[in-house]
Amino acid sequence: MSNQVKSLIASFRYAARGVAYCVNNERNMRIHLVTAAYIVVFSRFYDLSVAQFALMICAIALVVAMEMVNTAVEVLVNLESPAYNSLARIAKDVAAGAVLVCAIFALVIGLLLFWRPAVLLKIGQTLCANPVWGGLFLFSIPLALAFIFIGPVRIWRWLARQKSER
Ligand SMILES: Nc1ncnc2c1ncn2[C@@H]1O[C@H](COP(=O)(O)OP(=O)(O)OP(=O)(O)O)[C@@H](O)[C@H]1O
Repeated sequence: MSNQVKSLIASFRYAARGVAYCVNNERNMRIHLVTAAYIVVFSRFYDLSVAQFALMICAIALVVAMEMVNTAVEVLVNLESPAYNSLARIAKDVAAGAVLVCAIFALVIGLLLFWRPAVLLKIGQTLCANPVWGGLFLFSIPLALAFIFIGPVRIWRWLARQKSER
């Protein structure tokens, strides 16, 4: 394999490591991912055009990517200025503000696309009438909460400990 290909593959690996770091260490990132997963699943109940679906995916990607930039700023600030510093505070506040701005715009896009009372009612009726869908939805809630508040690494370690104690 040529050095060019090796370095390309390595750059994807480093980027994937960055994504994994954020998922493992940033609760807000996990909130964005869980919200995005529910939105993508429930978007199937809507008759979205390709453009609307693309807009939804762009809004999700923007929030997730901005959360990652915010994490990078936080890590850099902690590295450079672990003690209190007013410039460090501004850098962190501005980076967090960028996430907030994206999240507010994503929420507006979500409301424009999905605020259809008739469809929301149909989703509720489907979940109540169909035991498989309803059961899956109810089952997903504690899983989603555990993913958000405990995190995949601690869940994985806990599972591994249970296995080794058996
Ligand atoms: N070194 C620092 N100097 C000055 N202010 C800081 C410093 N570190 C943090 N702050 C202030 O505390 C706030 C929270 O910082 P922190 O690093 O805990 O970010 P966070 O938003 O809580 O991170 P996370 O997204 O991981 O929960 C910052 O937005 C900033 O106002």
